[in-house]
Amino acid sequence: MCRIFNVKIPELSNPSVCMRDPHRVQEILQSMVKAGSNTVQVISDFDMTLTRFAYNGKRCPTCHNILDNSKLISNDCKEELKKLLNTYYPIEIDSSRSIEDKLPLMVEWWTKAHEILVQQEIRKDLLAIVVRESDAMLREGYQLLFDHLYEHSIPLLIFSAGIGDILEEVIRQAGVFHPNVKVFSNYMDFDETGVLRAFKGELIHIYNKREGALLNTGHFQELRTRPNVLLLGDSLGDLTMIGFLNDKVEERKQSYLDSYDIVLVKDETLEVPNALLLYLTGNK
Ligand SMILES: Nc1ccn([C@@H]2O[C@H](COP(=O)(O)O)[C@@H](O)[C@H]2O)c(=O)n1
Repeated sequence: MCRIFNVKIPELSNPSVCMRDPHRVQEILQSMVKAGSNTVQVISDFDMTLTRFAYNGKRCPTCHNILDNSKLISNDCKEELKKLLNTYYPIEIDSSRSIEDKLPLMVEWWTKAHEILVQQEIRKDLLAIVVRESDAMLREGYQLLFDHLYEHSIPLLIFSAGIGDILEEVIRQAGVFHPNVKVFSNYMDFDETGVLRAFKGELIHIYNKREGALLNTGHFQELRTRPNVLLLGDSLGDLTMIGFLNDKVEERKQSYLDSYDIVLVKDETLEVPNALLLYLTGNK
């Protein structure tokens, strides 16, 4: 095993850590340290990456699920949303189907779900309450991740195919929505009385985050001086640095190893990303 892992970042020897090419990971990390933490930015997915996949054997909710399961949704619509989840989530995580095959089905899922949510005339002022009453949980170690990035002026870009208004509320209630955090996601469009009427802009689903990034080129100009990206994701649409492999582990492990530099299998914590961050900022 590479020296850097044993001595500087012992967390990389955790049983949850899998790497196709540890030497390459070592080289990347060393070159990032050499370039300095002022060249680094973190880009992360949200649901099941910054939030937990499960707690005490029970699945934790995504941004969509927080709303789907809330008192803001009628029982009939809850049933419909559940049927959609049971139909499309198995497709999302099916490693035997190609991205090209899955993409139109994912668009169909998001579109149908958003149509149902809009029918519910959800009130903006109730979002904070449903987030507070939900089982949403950020991964263990989130405080260190968010605070350390803020203290070192490292930008954190969250790219999420979830719902931006809910996502922001989760991190606001956790006390970590610092000014260095920027969110790209699906945002709700409320009318002047604060009732949901539509979703704003282009739909963001799990396979078009790259296009979302390109649409925000203005913001990305600022980040051109930070070419070293620590990227955290949980799907093959979130490529390519550290991937959390949460579900259908054995079936999907090889494709994750082929695509991500580091794969964390059934690891509900941010221990490894935090260890890398401390190493990159010279705190280790
Ligand atoms: N109606 C829906 C649509 C999607 N999801 C899940 O949300 C996740 C997307 O959010 P990221 O922050 O991971 O980009 C995705 O993995 C879907 O499983 C949902 O729960 N309901």
